[in-house]
Amino acid sequence: MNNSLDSDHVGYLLLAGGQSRRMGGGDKNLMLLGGKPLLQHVLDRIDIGTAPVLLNANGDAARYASFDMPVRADVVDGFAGPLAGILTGLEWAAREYPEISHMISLATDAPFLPRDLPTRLMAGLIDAGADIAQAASPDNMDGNTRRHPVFAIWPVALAVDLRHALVDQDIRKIDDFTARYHCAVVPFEGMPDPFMNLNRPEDFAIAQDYI
Ligand SMILES: Nc1nc2c(ncn2[C@@H]2O[C@H](COP(=O)(O)OP(=O)(O)OP(=O)(O)O)[C@@H](O)[C@H]2O)c(=O)[nH]1
Repeated sequence: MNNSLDSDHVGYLLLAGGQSRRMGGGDKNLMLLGGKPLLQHVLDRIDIGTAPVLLNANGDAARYASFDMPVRADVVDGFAGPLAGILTGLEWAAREYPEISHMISLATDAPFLPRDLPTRLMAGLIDAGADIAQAASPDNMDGNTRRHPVFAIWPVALAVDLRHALVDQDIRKIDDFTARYHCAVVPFEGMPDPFMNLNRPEDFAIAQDYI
């Protein structure tokens, strides 16, 4: 539980470690939407400023050289899912930036992110006295709120528990891990859904209409 948090103690984790299977493989975050890589759309939406930032991606880091930021592959083998990326980011922050208490995770296939995502995640965390805060938005189909657990703020200190959950307990789903903690949900709205992520080639055509 936290009583205060300011942006000087927050870093960013860009999750690009997946296999993009529905896209047919490769790096979907380097695919162009409106002439710009998806990853750049995310960077243009979120004001990272001078905060520490890590790009979590597997394979040859050189393909991200033009983004000029540190790149780290998953610290556990076998494409264990987004939690492996989260662990990579938390352990990196603990080692490289001891002053950082929290990391904000962002998937890199969502080009319409709310610009106030970081400030509202921080506020949601503090207001609720929670361990973790996750973004949510209304489901297009039924209007119910849907959480987006890869867009979240995480305490760096959770790294120890997360490594245990991933390595010793075979936990793979984010929800199975976060259910153990007080997790606040921060609602966002927008058209298109600000968390619309591009998974299939046809999603690019849909997203094109909104840029
Ligand atoms: N580090 C890491 N990140 C992952 C892994 N699998 C998925 N992710 C990330 O988690 C977020 C959500 O991923 P998904 O949409 O489930 O997977 P994806 O690789 O993007 O796409 P699909 O393979 O088509 O499911 C994205 O930011 C992915 O990069 C993994 O094994 N390791």
